Amino acid sequence: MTMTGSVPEPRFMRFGAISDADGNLLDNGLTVFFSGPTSFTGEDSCEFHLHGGRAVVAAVLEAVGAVPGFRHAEAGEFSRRAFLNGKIDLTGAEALSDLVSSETEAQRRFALTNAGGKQSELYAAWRRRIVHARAMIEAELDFSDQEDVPGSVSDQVWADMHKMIGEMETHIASYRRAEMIRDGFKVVILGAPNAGKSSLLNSLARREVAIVTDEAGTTRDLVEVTLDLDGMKVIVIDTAGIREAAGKVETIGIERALATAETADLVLEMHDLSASVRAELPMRGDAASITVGTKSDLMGGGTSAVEDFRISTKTGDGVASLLAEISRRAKQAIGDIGEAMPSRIRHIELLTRSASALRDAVQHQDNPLELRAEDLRRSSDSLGRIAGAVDVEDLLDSIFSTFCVGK
Ligand SMILES: Nc1nc2c(ncn2[C@@H]2O[C@H](COP(=O)(O)OP(=O)(O)OP(=O)(O)O)[C@@H](O)[C@H]2O)c(=O)[nH]1
Ligand SMILES: [K+]
Ligand SMILES: [Mg+2]
Repeated sequence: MTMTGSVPEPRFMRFGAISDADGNLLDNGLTVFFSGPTSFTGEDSCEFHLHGGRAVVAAVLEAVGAVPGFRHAEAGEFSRRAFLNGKIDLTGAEALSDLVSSETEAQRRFALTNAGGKQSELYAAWRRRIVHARAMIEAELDFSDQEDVPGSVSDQVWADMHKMIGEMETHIASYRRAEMIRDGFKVVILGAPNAGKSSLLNSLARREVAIVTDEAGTTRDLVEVTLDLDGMKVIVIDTAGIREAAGKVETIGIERALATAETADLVLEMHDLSASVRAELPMRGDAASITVGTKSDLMGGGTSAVEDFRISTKTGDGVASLLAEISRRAKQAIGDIGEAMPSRIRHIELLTRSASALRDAVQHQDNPLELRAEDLRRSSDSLGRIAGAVDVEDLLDSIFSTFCVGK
């Protein structure tokens, strides 16, 4: 600590000169020292709080770089060390990475739920139940030559494992909701040419993202906008107007429109209220949809009870209530953010493997108990791998390399 004269008292910020090895003053700043094992990584660590100028940071980095053994941290190295030193488990590390990259309120809350240990607590509780079940089954094995083993004990064990499979399936299915929080609730605007689709997209985005003209067939490609709607990431996609007779490029656009609508969380079916006939749309798939009557300003006082919503992007009429409905639907689809949900494909793979081994154990009633106990062991091992409690050495590089440097 020649740079600051001496090592400051742990966990107390100290103001003072920060110099290079030759005693040249680099900056006046704050230094804080964390001694292991009560630091984030579990090791001794030190932070400099400097004036943010690039030259200041560069000079201090150069001075630190001259210290033997010093090197830059790799991506995710602090989290990796924290994991290896038993300070956090893998799901906790992943959640921290998510927290750092969170952009919406929902993403922040979801990351914080998992960082707080909800996910690993759930898996630990499941593992305890399986371990208990195995212990009971193995006890039965040990005493199987005796007469007085209560059969009802093993019945209870298998009933509980059966129940757990259901809990796991529900949890695995909640990954869809985690994806929605991370990647966004997908809303697709669909309708006949000139229905006013691009006008709505621009109105929601509050800027001219898509070209609007009175020419039918203006939009050909998918035009995507990301909104932060009440703290949720919502992706709105404008599409080519659906019609039969169309040119080569437009036909491809229409094909894309219908395909993306199939994967939508919500489809907005747009109908021009000023048109003489209501165009029917060839909807495929079973995505949830609501119908929106457009150009209500051209309708006079007349009412059309057919559509769920009526809007005018010209006067702004009805746009806020449509937005409120989208928000309501997104919120409903995402559900309770405070609930533990899997956040990675890695979790899904291991959970699926665990549930499948558990199913083997429960369903193969004719198998010898030894085999069924072995299935239980496989099941709890897969769960253990999620938190990193069971050998994961080969996984670490791929997990931590996706983290940012400095985390
Ligand atoms: N009066 C009025 N005109 C509108 C409204 N919304 C859109 N228009 C007009 O309707 C025409 C078509 O609007 P667009 O937003 O380009 O329609 P679109 O559905 O994207 O059309 P395509 O991309 O060709 O399929 C334009 O001339 C718009 O100015 C509205 O609320 N009121
Ligand atoms: K148009
Ligand atoms: Mg358009």
